[in-house]
Amino acid sequence: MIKVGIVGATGYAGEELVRILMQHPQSEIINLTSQSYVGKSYNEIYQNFEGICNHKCEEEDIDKLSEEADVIFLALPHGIASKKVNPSILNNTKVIDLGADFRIKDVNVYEQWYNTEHFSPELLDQAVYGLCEIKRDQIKQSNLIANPGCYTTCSILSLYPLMKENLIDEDSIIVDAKSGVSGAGRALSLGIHYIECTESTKAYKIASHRHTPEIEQELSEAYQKDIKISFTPHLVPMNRGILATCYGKLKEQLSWEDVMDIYKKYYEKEQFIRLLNKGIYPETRWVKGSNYCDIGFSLDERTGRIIVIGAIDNLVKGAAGQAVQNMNILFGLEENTGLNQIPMFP
Ligand SMILES: NC(=O)C1=CN([C@@H]2O[C@H](COP(=O)(O)OP(=O)(O)OC[C@H]3O[C@@H](n4cnc5c(N)ncnc54)[C@H](OP(=O)(O)O)[C@@H]3O)[C@@H](O)[C@H]2O)C=CC1
Ligand SMILES: CC(=O)N[C@@H](CCC(=O)OP(=O)(O)O)C(=O)O
Repeated sequence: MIKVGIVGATGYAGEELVRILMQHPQSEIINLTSQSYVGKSYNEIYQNFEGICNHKCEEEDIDKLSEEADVIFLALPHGIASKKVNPSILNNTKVIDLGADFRIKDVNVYEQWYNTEHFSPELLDQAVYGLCEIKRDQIKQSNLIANPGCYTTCSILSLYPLMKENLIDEDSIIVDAKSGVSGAGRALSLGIHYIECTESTKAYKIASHRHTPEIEQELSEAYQKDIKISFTPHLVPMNRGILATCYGKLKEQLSWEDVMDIYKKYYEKEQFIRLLNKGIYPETRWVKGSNYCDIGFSLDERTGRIIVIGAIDNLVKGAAGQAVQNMNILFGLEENTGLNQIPMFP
């Protein structure tokens, strides 16, 4: 059994990790940490775990935990992991960070977009960006995984084949994305109070969202040239889900079937990516609770643009599910171990 510790287990991403790992046949949760709920049973915080998980939440001691756990998941607000992770922890165990601290390779870009100091820039080189379908060979070699963000997972997977094949004009990319409210986490904040966000949809952090440099970093690597994108996130009054609608101008005329062949080249064997048939487009409700990323596209002959749409569950493929997929890769398990949840509907 893989001994697992979860630091920040009481947030939404942490809860989803517990839900998935409790059903994972090869994992044993040995430690759940919290800041506000030390001493409380997990099922008292999240009653869905009544009779299933009564671990007591502990005060975090990551150095001690690293001596006992085979892998530690960090599900903390950004800016904390870079203070906690150090070479001695990484000598003892593997770390999968669900936050942003080790995703951006250029520390200046991180500090500028996150408006905070990075406390362990020397570890950035050894961290691997854990987008499983694209980086699995590097993930296998690493002991520090930067689990991608939710908007970014959906946007990068949707555009990656086109960028890799150099098919889009690099100045033309627009990602217009929507998120459910759980994307904002469990901590209280005015914008996510029921009355403030229900029955309304809004764009936010326009031309300034922190996932912009993360998407640019990974698409630039695929394209082998620095690109810039316009990225606009929206808050939608639903619990879970990301829908990313991505636009780009095609460099050459292609048929729908040509484009599908390109997507199949990269994703046909990927069990968590579902390429949808012509005329069928992703919806968040069809991936809810699962680790799937659904992708569909259309060609607009009038404008020469391709429009690719991706959908994921922000808490699963966008966070905990992908983190467990990374754990499976790190430990040489089948990638879908513990991750075969069928999307829940309604
Ligand atoms: N929500 C989502 O859809 C996604 C989230 N992520 C990332 O995952 C991470 C966690 O997000 P999420 O679960 O939504 O956030 P939450 O706010 O729901 O949870 C945060 C967790 O961190 C703990 N925590 C908060 N501050 C501190 C601190 N100063 N020291 C130690 N522990 C602390 C909280 O403990 P306590 O409850 O005891 O206060 C809680 O367990 C973030 O980096 C987020 O960006 C990534 C992709 C998607
Ligand atoms: C709806 C909502 O507020 N979403 C969050 C998503 C960020 C997130 O989850 O952070 P990661 O970088 O770790 O993915 C936001 O826009 O800040």
